[in-house]
Amino acid sequence: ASTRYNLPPGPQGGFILGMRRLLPSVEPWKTYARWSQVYGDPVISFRVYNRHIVVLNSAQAISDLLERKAEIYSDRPMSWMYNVICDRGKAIFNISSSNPRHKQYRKILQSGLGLRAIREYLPLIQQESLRLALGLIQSPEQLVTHIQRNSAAVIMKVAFGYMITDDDPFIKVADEASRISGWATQPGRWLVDHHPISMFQDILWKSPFNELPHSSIISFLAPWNGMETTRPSVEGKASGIHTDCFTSRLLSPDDGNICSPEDVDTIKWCAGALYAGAGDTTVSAIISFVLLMALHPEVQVKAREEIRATFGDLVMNYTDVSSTSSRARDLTHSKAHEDDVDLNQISRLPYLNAIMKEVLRFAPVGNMALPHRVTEEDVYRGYRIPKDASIIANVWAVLHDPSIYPEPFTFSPERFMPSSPSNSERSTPQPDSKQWSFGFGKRACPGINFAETTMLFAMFNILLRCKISLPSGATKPVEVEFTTGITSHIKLFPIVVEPIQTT
Ligand code: HEM
Repeated sequence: ASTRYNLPPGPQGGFILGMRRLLPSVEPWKTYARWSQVYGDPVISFRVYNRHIVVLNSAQAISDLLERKAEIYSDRPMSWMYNVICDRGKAIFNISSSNPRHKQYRKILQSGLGLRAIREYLPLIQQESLRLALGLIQSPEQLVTHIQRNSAAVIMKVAFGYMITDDDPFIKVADEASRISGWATQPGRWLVDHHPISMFQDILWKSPFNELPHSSIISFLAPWNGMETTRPSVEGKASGIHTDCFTSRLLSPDDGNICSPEDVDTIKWCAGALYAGAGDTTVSAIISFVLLMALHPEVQVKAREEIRATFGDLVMNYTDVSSTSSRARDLTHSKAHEDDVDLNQISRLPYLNAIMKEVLRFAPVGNMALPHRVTEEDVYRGYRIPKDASIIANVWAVLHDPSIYPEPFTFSPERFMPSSPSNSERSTPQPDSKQWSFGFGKRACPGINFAETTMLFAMFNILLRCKISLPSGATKPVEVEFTTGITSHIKLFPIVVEPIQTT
C-alpha cells in the first residue's frame, strides 16, 4: 500500500549511477542541509546506484524515526566491501542489529564503560590528562600527538592493561583505522556494495583495494594480538603476569568459568571497539577544544575562576606526573587519597560542562553520526521510506539550527548555562547538544560516559595549567575550517601555549 506514496524529495542524478558522481566530497553535511532548503523539506532522499539514501535534517525527523521507531531503524547498511571482503562484519559498529551478538556486545560494553567502571579509572584519567597539559606546554606544535597519546594511554590501559611508551605505534594506529574506515565506507565508493556480482571487477580494477583489507583489519584488532591480557588466563593468573583490565576480567571471570572460543571472539571484538571507538573521537573533540580556547581567552578566564572557586589551592597538589604515576599504574585498584581533590567533582563543574557541550555543538565530532538502515518499508509524513534505505542523521544541521541554537555560528558556552546574559531571552539553557552528538536508538554510542569523563578531565587540566592564545602579531583573523571524515575537527592553526604560574 505504501507504493502510493512518493519518496522524500531530492536530487535525481543519472539513470544508472544516481547521485554517485555528484556526491560532495567535502563537508557533505552542509550540502545535505542546503538540499533540504532547496527541496523544501527536512527529509530528503536520493539514489546511489540501486541504494536509496534518506537524509534527516531536523531534530524532529531524527527523533521520530531513529528514536521512536528504533526497532526498525537501528540496523546498519550492508557493505560488501567493508563487512565481507574486509571481514569487518562482526565489528560492533557494523554488525546487524538482528544478530544476537549485537545485544551481547552492547551488554558487555555497557558494564565495561558504565559510570561505576569509570569511577575506578578516574585516577588514571586524571594522571594522563595532567601529562597532556604538561606536554602541551613543552611542545605545543605537537598538539595532535599529545592528544592522541592521551587517548591511547587511557584506553590501552583500561582495555588491555597496557602502558604505552612515548613513541608507541598504538598512538597512531587508531587514527589510521579511522581514516581507512572513512575512506572505505564513503557512500558509493565501491561498486561491489551495490552489485555484489561486481566484486570481481572491484578486486581487479581498484588498485588501492589490495592494501585495504589487510591494513584495515590489522589496525582495528592490532592490540589484541600479542597482549598478555588477551590470553584466557587461568594460565595468566597463575603465572603472576595477570593485569586487571577490561579484557582480563572478561576472559578470566571471578567465578572461574572458562570462556568458549565463541566468547573469546566476542570479547576480542568488544576490546577492539573500545580502542577504535575511543581512538579518533575524543581526540577530535579535544583538538577542537584547544583551538577554540586560543580564539576565546575570555572563556578560559571564566573556566579557571570556576575551578579555583571550587577547589582552591587543592588542585595545585597535582603538579608532578611522576609523583602520582605509581598510583596510576595500578589504576583499577587505586582510589584518590582523602587529602586529594575529589575527582568526581571535576565532572560536575557547570561551566566546564557548558564548554564541553558547546565544543561538541560548534565542532561536532560525528557530523552525520554513523548511517543506519531501515529493515521494513515505512511511511513518514506522507513519504515512502523504502526497506533497506540507508538513513543518515544530519547532526550538523540540528546543532546549527537557529531555532534550537540562536546564532549557531557563534561559540558561546553561556548558551548552556541557566540565566546568563547571552541567554537572557530564554530562562532555561538551550538543549544539551550531547543528545545529538552520540547517535541514536539501539546504536547510540556506548562510550558516552567514558568520552565525557576523558574530555572533561583533559579540559580541566589544560585550563588549569595552560594559557592558550594566538601568536602575537598575527595579522589576519583566523578562519575556522573543519576536516571531512567520519570524525571531524577544526583544522590546525598556530597557537601559543604558556604555563600558568601557580604561586
Ligand atoms: C567525543 C567522543 C565520542 C563521540 C562524539 C562518539 C559518537 C558516536 C556516534 C555518533 C556513534 C554512532 C551512533 C549511531 O549510529 O547512531 C558512535 C558509536 C559507537 N561508539 Fe562512540 N563516540 C565517542 C566516543 C566513544 C568512546 C570513548 C568509545 C569507547 C570507549 C566509543 C564507542 C562506540 C561504539 C562501540 C559505537 C558503535 C555502537 C553500535 O554500532 O552499536 N565511542 N559513537
